[in-house]
Amino acid sequence: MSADAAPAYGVDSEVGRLRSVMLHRPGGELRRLTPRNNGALLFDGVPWVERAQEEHDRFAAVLLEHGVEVLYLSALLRECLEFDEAREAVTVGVAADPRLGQTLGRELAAYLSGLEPERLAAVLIEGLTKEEFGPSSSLRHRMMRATEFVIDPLPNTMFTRDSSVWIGDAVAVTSLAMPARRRETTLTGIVYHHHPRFADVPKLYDPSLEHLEGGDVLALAPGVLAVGVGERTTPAGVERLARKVFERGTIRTVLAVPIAQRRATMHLDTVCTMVDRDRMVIYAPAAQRLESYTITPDGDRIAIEGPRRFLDAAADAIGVERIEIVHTGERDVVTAEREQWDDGNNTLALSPGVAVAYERNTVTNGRLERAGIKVLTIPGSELGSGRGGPRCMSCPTSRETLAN
Ligand SMILES: NC(=[NH2+])NCCC[C@H](N)C(=O)O
Repeated sequence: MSADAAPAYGVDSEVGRLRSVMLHRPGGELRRLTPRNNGALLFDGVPWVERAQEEHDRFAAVLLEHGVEVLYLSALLRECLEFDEAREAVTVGVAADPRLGQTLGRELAAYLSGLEPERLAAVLIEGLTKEEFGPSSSLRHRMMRATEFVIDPLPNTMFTRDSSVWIGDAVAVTSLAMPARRRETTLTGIVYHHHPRFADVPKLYDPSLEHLEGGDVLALAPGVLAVGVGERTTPAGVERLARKVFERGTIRTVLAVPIAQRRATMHLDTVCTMVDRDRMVIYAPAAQRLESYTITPDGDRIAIEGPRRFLDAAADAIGVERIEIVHTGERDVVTAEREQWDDGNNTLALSPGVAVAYERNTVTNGRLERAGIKVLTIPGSELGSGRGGPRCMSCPTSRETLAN
């Protein structure tokens, strides 16, 4: 397919020229973080919200300066909430939370149906406390503290990478593993199912299926996916996804890559990302250690080979002699570990050889530059406390195809 004939939406690589991306500018949901709840809400600190927003605006500005269309999840959501069907779906979904009980659930549904789309979208992301909600005749409400949440906030919404992922011409609304994030897919689900912009896009997956998060899914090359298996994506999730993409015919090889079930390596994209057609930035110890299983279609079944060294299996699947790697310091293990933690490997490519990275990871960025990669740096001192970099904070909806 030539670049001109490429579909308006769709993603067949990590590096084809980025045309359109979905972001979420962090807002009031970050103001809900306190030293008591930040751990459960998957933040390593309590970010300064205004500064986080400035950093995020800088990220968006770099994308816009490079001709990328920036879509905001909250704006798309608000547009969907103009439609009764979408409003009904979110209201019923939120109010059905068994922790609320019948009475509060019913009252909450009535409260939400009275909100304007803009306020409703905000409440769905920022959450709602007992005192914001107002009076209720339920026991549940009576026994809550004033600052307790009737609707939990979703501070990880800014990591749009995880709650949906485009594979070829289709989009997968994923199945998030951590309780603090699960409701995010009701928002991306609404957007992809109700927004006129995405009406004709085939849907690949849904949140009721086995756990699978977008941060684990790397489009190594047209036809080839690598999927991390660890804290967030299960072997069953990879298997389900593999069958679906084989059925659609967009993917011929899926590499399942076990990663340590640790916070530092929660997704495959915290360990490695593509910065060029056959070049990857990778945490040095992982380059040695990572292995993968190669999954290919076999009639209506799947064939599984391996495990073998991930980088070798990836080169074979892509059809190159080897994958060039830029790593985060081979000898300086302390710096490597620090920069991996600060998302030095979590870059977002805008085109082959051009990538957005956090400025703080000076050693890794220097290595990338020496390797000829153009590094566009953004600040991330506050954003980083959520443990996610430029790749985590973006969901490409359209890239120029590399398949020609
Ligand atoms: N694709 C990624 N690496 N996303 C990072 C998500 C970070 C988020 N705080 C979480 O723990 O889920």
